[in-house]
Formats: sequence, structure tokens, C-alpha cells
Amino acid sequence: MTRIKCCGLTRVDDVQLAARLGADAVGFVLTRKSKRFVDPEAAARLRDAVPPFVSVVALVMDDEPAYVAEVVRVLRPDMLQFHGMETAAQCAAYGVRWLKAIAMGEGERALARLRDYPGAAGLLLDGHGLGEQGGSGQRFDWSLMPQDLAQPLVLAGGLTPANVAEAIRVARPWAVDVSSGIESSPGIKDRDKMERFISAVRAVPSV
Ligand SMILES: O=C(O)c1ccccc1NCC(=O)[C@H](O)[C@H](O)COP(=O)(O)O
Repeated sequence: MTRIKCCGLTRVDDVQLAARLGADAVGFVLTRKSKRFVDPEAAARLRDAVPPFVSVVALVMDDEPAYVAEVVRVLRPDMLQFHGMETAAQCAAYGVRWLKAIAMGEGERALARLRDYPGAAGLLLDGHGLGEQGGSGQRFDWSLMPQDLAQPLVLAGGLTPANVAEAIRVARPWAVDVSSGIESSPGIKDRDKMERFISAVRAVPSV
């Protein structure tokens, strides 16, 4: 069964809907560089709407260590997701399990970076280019998804209700991550798109 993370949520209703529909994780974007930014206190209020057994992921991107520490203290996320140029040592500095996003926009050249984060709980392969932001709906060549890494891989970037089943068949990820593909505008999730996305993932037979 492919796990599902819905990212970039900013509203309690969207958090509750994602959980009700069966999302395994919800992501809050804590970096001020994002159109989906929520501050640590607002994210903590969203967290209070997350039921048991649904994971809370806090996304940061080249943010100051003191700010990331504040995010950890106020939000108490289950996991941090680093979306910038952070090193493995920087990601590991907070005593919280972490994911590292790898910018796959450069194609095959990006694959070398997958070996740089042995301590990550998982690697999230996203369609943006190095130094660019995620959450932009850019996809990459799914056939580049490695099948021989020990760490769980999360497929992200440009996934939609219409393409996610094919993406899973090609890339065979541990989990999928979606943001703009289930939105009506940045940070505002669309009920129908979210329902169709999660149904499409669940309809793919397990391998
Ligand atoms: O969502 C943002 O605005 C954002 C800003 C800066 C860094 C990362 C950001 N988002 C990452 C994600 O939401 C997802 O991990 C992923 O990129 C999927 O996005 P999408 O292609 O829109 O489905």
C-alpha cells in the first residue's frame, strides 16, 4: 500500500478532511519563503486537529537553526522535512526524525545527492530544480526513481488525481506527496481533488 502525505495545509477543515479520507501524514510549511506559510503557533493549532496515527510533518527550507528549533518546540512535529541545501549534519541537529527533499529538476545528475543523507528516515524526490522552491507542481522523469536504496522514497512534484496511479506504477515509491495537485489556490485544498487523489492512490494494487 502506498502511503500518502498531503502537504501545504493551512486550514483545520483541510486537515480533518485529509485525515478522514485516509491520508497517512499532513505537512505544514513553516518556511516564510512559501505562499503556504503557517507560523509555528498556527501550525500547532492545526496539529491539534490531527487525529491519532496521522503523522505531522514540518517543512523548512534553509531556515535559521534557532527558528527550526522554535518550530520543534512549539509544534512538536513527528518529522521535519528539509527542502533546501541543508547538510545531513544540519538536518540531524534537532533530535527529530527527518526527511530530506532532493531536487530532481536536473534529472540524472541529481541522483548522486541521494547518497548524501544516510541518516534520513526517508528521501523525498521532488520535481523542482536545485535552489528552487517546491510546491510548484513540477514533475520529473519518474523512471529515474531508484529501486535499490535502503531508505524509503517519497515521490513528489506535480502529482494530480489524473497522473498519480501511473506515477506509482512507474516509480514504485514508498509514499506519495502532493500539494498543488489538490488545491484550488495556494494553501487552499479542494475537497473533490483530495478525494479523487486519495481514491486513485488506494486503487493501485500493492506489489
Ligand atoms: O509548498 C510550498 O510552498 C513550498 C515552499 C518551499 C519549499 C517547499 C514547498 N513545498 C513542498 C511540498 O509541498 C511538497 O513536498 C512537494 O513539493 C509537492 O508539491 P506539488 O508539486 O505542488 O505537489
